[in-house]
Amino acid sequence: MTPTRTDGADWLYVVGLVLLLALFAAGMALAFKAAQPEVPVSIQATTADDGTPVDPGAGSQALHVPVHPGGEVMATPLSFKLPPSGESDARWVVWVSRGVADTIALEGADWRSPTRDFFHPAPTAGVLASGYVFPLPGDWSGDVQLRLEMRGAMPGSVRVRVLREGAALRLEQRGAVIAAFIYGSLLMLTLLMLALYSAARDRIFLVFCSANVLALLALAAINGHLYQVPLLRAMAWWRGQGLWALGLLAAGAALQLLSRYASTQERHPRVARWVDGYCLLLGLLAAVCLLGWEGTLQWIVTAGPWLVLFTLGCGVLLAAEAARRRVRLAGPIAITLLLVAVALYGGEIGFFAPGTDPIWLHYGYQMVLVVFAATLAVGMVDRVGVYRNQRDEDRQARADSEMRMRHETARASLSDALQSNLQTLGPGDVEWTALRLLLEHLLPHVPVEFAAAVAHGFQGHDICMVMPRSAQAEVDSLVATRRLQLKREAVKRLSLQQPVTAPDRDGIIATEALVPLPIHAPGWGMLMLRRSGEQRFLDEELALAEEMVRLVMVNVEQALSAINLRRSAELDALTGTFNRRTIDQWLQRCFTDAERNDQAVSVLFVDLDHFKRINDDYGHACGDQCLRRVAATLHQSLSAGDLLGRYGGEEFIVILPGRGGAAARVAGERLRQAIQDLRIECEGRTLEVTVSIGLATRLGPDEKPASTVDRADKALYAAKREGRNCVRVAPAVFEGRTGGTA
Ligand SMILES: Nc1nc2c(ncn2[C@@H]2O[C@H](COP(=O)(O)OP(=O)(O)OP(=O)(O)O)[C@@H](O)[C@H]2O)c(=O)[nH]1
Repeated sequence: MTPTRTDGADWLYVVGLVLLLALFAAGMALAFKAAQPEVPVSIQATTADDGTPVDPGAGSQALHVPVHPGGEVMATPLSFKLPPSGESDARWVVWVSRGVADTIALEGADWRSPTRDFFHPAPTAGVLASGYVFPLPGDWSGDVQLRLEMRGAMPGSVRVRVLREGAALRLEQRGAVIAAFIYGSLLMLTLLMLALYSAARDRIFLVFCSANVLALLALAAINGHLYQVPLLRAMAWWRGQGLWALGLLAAGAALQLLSRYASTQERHPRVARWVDGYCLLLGLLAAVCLLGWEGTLQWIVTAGPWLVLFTLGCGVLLAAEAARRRVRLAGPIAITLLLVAVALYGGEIGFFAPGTDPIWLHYGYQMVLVVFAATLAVGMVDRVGVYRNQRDEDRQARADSEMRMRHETARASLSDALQSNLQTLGPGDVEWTALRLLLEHLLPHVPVEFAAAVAHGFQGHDICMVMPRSAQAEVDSLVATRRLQLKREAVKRLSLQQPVTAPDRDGIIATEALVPLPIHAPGWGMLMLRRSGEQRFLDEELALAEEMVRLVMVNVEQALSAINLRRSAELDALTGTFNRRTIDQWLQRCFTDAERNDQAVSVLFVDLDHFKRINDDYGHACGDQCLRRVAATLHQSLSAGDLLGRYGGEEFIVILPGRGGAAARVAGERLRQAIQDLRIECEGRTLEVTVSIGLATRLGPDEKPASTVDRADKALYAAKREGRNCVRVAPAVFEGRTGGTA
């Protein structure tokens, strides 16, 4: 994962880092100020026994004694002058900085100090000691000649001071404070990284932990403190090689960490592979050191410093490259790493003044290393912000996709509901049902206080559908007062949402969304959604509402055109009554129902009298007009549930379900009378027409519709024959076409 800059919090990190550094600087200043050693006695450097020139170094206050590995004891003469006794009661001590030596001791003419071993510190060495303290006999004064005998484990240098016992103690205390600060800081950072790992599960935090632990062990070993810790003191077995092994492992882990921090894998895969290989090499070298072979030490003490320097250089380059890409805090990390190198090797190349405090020289680079680790840790903490952002984005994306899925399901379910419900409905019911389904399917996904689908002239209907029903009165008054505004918005065909205020209350009381219903002008319609408070409708919610509205409109159109199609197939084009095919179907259905319910059913044949004459006298257009008006009049004269169809030409058929006998005859008479009363205006003239009606009632379960129709037809024939403009009822059995009538 590539850490990216999170805007807006830069200053926070800078302030945090400055505070950290200020705290660090203040602590150091206090530590150094509190323990200014007393003015030490001058040391006259002489030449070492093996002829190696001794660095007079410390300007007569400290002595730089090189330590060479090789197994032989190296003796360095020291001479200094103690003031006459009595000036102070405190004893004089020789303080030698804690260089890595197998043995170290002081020897005078008739005096020898106890021998100290770096890897096996004496119980009296003190906690977190930073030097070997050799108390001198109390009665010594004047010129003192001593030999510092050391058997080196590693190359390097020790610094020698002669000072009062109290001053040496303070020097030790200061060293202990600084060492505790270094170990404490590294430990704390390790715990912090463990916590971050358990929170973010990014392995980079584990790498930081390992690098920190290895650095902690390596520094504790370099300072000699590791060999005071139970169990860990077993490391003394490896002596100098163990120390190098820890150092190389820590350097490798730190480089690996920097490589990951700088996202080298993503940016420069080849460099990342090279770093991995180099870190592996450092690990192998560490393993070789731990094998404890003779000669390894000689090799590693020569190559080791260069390897560490090279590793530091690589780290600086990686951090600098990351800084170029503006990875957070990569710049300060590169600088602190550079400072580590300067502090580590500065003493060797004479970078620091000879009189520099030995404690600072010893612990300086370690403190800078802690600052480096802390800076890196702050940079790492920033990664948590990146994770959080990413997690939030993931969560948001998941929520969005879940919402999209829910909306898609709602849309599909509305589509299914519309398709299955609207198909069976007649005109009038379609629009109403569609709007009800719209609200029922929308509201579970768009929480509102109330919703209203207001439609005017929607396929000829005015509808105001409100959910919940309890809000009907409120919506009615709202629509009444805002009719014009709603209509204006509906015409724009654009959804909008707006805050709702009330004259008697402060602030916004609700939020209202208006989604126009695309109804053909002059009709208009609006879906009105209102939720209390200031919570706005989400774009997704409005999109769902728009999509559902569109779906409803499309389905209503389809349902209505399907109805029209169905009707045109069912109805007679001229009169709008059922055509013959449909009326035959109805006839069959009515007979089945009559059979099931044991009810009567009657069939009436209605035929216009002398219609040919109308055609001939007034023309076919008037004839058609007559047929239309007669059909309409018959329709009006029928009761609910009665069926009217055009059987052909000027002949209509009427089915009266549930009626027979006298009731049917009355109905037939009513029809006849209605037509007789009818006046038809056609081309400025008024026409009068009459009809003859033949009536037959189903005789029983055995009679088929065709038989009843046949009997009705014969009854009609009888009516015609008997003078027209009358109703004739068919008897049970006709004797031919000229059979009797009732
Ligand atoms: N204008 C018009 N005339 C039609 C239509 N269908 C049939 N007709 C006419 O209706 C007339 C039926 O004539 P007829 O069968 O002789 O019956 P009628 O003249 O009504 O005499 P009666 O039934 O015996 O009283 C014919 O002239 C047809 O052309 C139609 O759809 N429109």
